[in-house]
Amino acid sequence: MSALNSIFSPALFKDKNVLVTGGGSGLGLRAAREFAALGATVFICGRTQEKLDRAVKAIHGEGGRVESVVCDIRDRDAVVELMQTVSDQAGKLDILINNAGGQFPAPAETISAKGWQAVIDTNLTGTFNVMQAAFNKHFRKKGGAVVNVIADMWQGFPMMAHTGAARAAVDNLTKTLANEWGRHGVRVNAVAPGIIRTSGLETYDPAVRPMIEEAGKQNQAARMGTEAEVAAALVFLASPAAAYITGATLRIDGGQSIFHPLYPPNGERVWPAFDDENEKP
Ligand SMILES: CCC/C=C/C(=O)SCCNC(=O)CCNC(=O)[C@H](O)C(C)(C)COP(=O)([O-])OP(=O)([O-])OC[C@H]1O[C@@H](n2cnc3c(N)ncnc32)[C@H](O)[C@@H]1OP(=O)([O-])[O-]
Ligand SMILES: NC(=O)C1=CN([C@@H]2O[C@H](COP(=O)(O)OP(=O)(O)OC[C@H]3O[C@@H](n4cnc5c(N)ncnc54)[C@H](OP(=O)(O)O)[C@@H]3O)[C@@H](O)[C@H]2O)C=CC1
Repeated sequence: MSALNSIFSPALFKDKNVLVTGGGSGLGLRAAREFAALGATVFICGRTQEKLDRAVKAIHGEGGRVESVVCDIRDRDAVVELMQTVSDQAGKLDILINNAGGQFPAPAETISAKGWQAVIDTNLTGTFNVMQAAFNKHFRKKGGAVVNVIADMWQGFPMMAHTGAARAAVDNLTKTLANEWGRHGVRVNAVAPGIIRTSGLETYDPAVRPMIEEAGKQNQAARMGTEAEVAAALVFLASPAAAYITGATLRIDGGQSIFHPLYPPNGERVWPAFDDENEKP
């Protein structure tokens, strides 16, 4: 199980059960592969059976243990059933990666009521549904770790008003539940990816993709992030190495969210020019 060249110990999640929502594709699939490679039994869920089937095949092909469950996280009853399935098949849940989500780019004034609701229901209510059901069924008695996947919305989220609002809400929810559930041994953290090259980006209208490609370079690394870079952060926050971290949101964005006009990401400083020799300490 070294196909992923992980820096983590190969048995890090031995005897642990992990649920990755939206684990059938993109970041979720990469995280599911990573946890499986590190010894966990992984459950993945999503709305599309075929996507899940392909993911299961891939993880089995790498020697991992994985089960899939079709579930729309917006459906509270289905989410409660999902937790029951995990209980029936594995007895307990140790780690929840709340990754399922998405949106469509649109100027705020054009977002329909249905479109707004769909994005809020998915990214805010759906994420809450899964956390609440996981806590009530599994984490309340034995503790656990939750990592929510949000987004870089620290400077607002132009063209994504719905998801920006929902993700900011989940950032806050992360802190609230870290407080409420800490005494039950539950840690709740989040990661905020910048622009990551995933299959999810390919679902966007081809007309907006060049803008996303360009925006993806506007950070100190001058490139989009990778699925592996986000998965590594998810693994870290879920692991005992992060035992003293809760209520935190880790930004994985090459510095995109700390943009400063004096040092723009393209390297052309507004600050009076110093040559590199003079800048050396
Ligand atoms: C910068 C990049 C950073 C982030 C990157 C990523 O996250 S990559 C990850 C990216 N991965 C993903 O985002 C994947 C997951 N995303 C999704 O599944 C959908 O975007 C969803 C979240 C809206 C869920 O929708 P659903 O299952 O309920 O499906 P539905 O199709 O029935 O839509 C409901 C309503 O929404 C509206 N509407 C929808 N599309 C558009 C549009 N293009 N235009 C305008 N409006 C749109 C419309 O009103 C529609 O109702 P209508 O008028 O048709 O009766
Ligand atoms: N790629 C990027 O640049 C960034 C991504 N993100 C977020 O990271 C997460 C993963 O995205 P990414 O891998 O890029 O894209 P994907 O579209 O590949 O992943 C989204 C996953 O969520 C599942 N999903 C969507 N809605 C639901 C639902 N209602 N119930 C259950 N599952 C659902 C999808 O499966 P199915 O359609 O079968 O249900 C899919 O597997 C998302 O929350 C995304 O918004 C955040 C910041 C940047």
